[in-house]
Parts: sequence; structure tokens; C-alpha cells
Amino acid sequence: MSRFEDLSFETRWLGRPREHWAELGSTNDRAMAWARAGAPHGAIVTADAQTAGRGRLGRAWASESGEDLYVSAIVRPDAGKPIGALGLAVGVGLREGLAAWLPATQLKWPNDLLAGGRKLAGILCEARWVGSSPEVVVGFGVNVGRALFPGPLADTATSLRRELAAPPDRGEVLARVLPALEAALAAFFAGGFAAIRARYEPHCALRGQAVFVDMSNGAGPKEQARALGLADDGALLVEPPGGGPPRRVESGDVWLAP
Ligand SMILES: O=C(O)CCCC[C@@H]1SC[C@@H]2NC(=O)N[C@@H]21
Repeated sequence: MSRFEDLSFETRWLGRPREHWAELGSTNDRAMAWARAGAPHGAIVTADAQTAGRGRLGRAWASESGEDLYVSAIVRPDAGKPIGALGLAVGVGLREGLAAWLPATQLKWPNDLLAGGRKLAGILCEARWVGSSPEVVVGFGVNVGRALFPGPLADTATSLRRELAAPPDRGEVLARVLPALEAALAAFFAGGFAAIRARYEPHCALRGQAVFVDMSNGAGPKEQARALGLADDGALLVEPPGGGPPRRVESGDVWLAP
């Protein structure tokens, strides 16, 4: 039994209700089903592999390795709490947890963590409303142990194993990341994104960079701009080509210009 499997039966889960699966379609789907059945705030679903792991904008998340982290946490914010920038807060927590090994990890708006310019981790938050209360599944994948990536990911993705001479195992990573995530979410729910913006900005991969922006959720043309930073509510601020007042990007995707 690996240390990761050990951990699913240990107190290093810090008392959280948890399920660990050898294989699932998507930990987000399982967590949402568990939430509907009444699982409490903080409950965690993990899997060694996913057969239908997914990312934002309908993309697939390669999840077959058995060596990486696939995690979904059930989060039950208080009624009326804004959750629009929750994914950014998750990024802050993940980055701070992973900084134990890779302090230079950067945040690429809205939901990626980059190491050496390559994708190390991704975040997918999904919510449904129960009356006025959101029920949220915070899903994240961290490339921990895999050395090889399929197809185009070979040039764009990385892992702790690829970045470090002595990579940690998945259990160690999870044990660091979960408390960091909880701390970031607590600050976010107390004060909104403005309360953690200073923990995001110094690690923003886009600030000052030329970017292509798609402001229509994957369907529209890409527009060139320069990223300025983040607003207090988490929107990305960009300067249009030729100058002019900053424009807000609230959804969609952003690419660093080559
Ligand atoms: O980069 C992205 O677009 C987000 C990727 C999120 C992947 C994680 S892995 C655990 C959870 N289950 C899923 O199906 N997706 C998320």
C-alpha cells in the first residue's frame, strides 16, 4: 500500500469525511452526488484515476496516471456569500500549499498553476443552488508523480516529479494543500477576493504580459491586449491595443502571446 492509500485511513486527513476511489469517472461528479445526499462542508473525494476527468470549457483532464492528485472538496458557503471569485481563492491556497516544494509557482488567471511556464495544476469549481445557499464542489488536479504526458501536453504540462530531484508523494502533497486551501477559503469568505488579492498578485503569471483574450467563453475571436493585474472582485484587467481605459475580463480564457 502506498503512503497515499495509507493516508485515506489516517488522521492526516484532519478529521474530514472522505472517500478514496481507485477509479472514478470524475471526482467532481461523485462529490456533487455526495453533496446532494447531504455530505458536510469539507468532505473530500479523491481518486487514483479518473476515466472522464474534466477541466474548464469542456476540456478533458488527463487522469489515467495513478500517480497524480485528483481531489474534489465539498464547500458550503453561508447563504448570500458571493462565490464568483472562489476559484481564484482556491488557486491562492493551492499555490501556498505547493510553495513548500515549488515557491516560484505562478497563478495564471483564471484557474491554472504554472511551474516554469508549464501547467502544474488546474481547478474546476462547480456549483448548484439550494434555495439561496450555494453548494460548491471545488475540484483540483495536481500533476505530482507522472514524468510523461500524452500528445500536446508533452510541451505544455509539468509535474512535481519533473521539476524536483526528490518529489514528494501524493499523500504529502495533499496533507500540505488541504490546510492551505482551508485558510485561503476562510479569508475569502470573510473578506471576498479583495482580502486575498495581495496573496495572488505577486504570483500572477500574466501581469505586464502581452496576452490574447477570448471574452466569450470559448466562442469568440481572440483579442490582443496587455494584462495589467486583477480587480478587487477578481476580474482580469487588460489594456487594449493602442491604449485606452482598462477593460475587464470576467470569464473565458487567456493565452500568453508567443
Ligand atoms: O485546468 C482545468 O481546466 C481544470 C482541471 C480540473 C481537474 C480536476 S481533477 C479533480 C476534479 N475532477 C474533475 O473531473 N476535474 C477536477
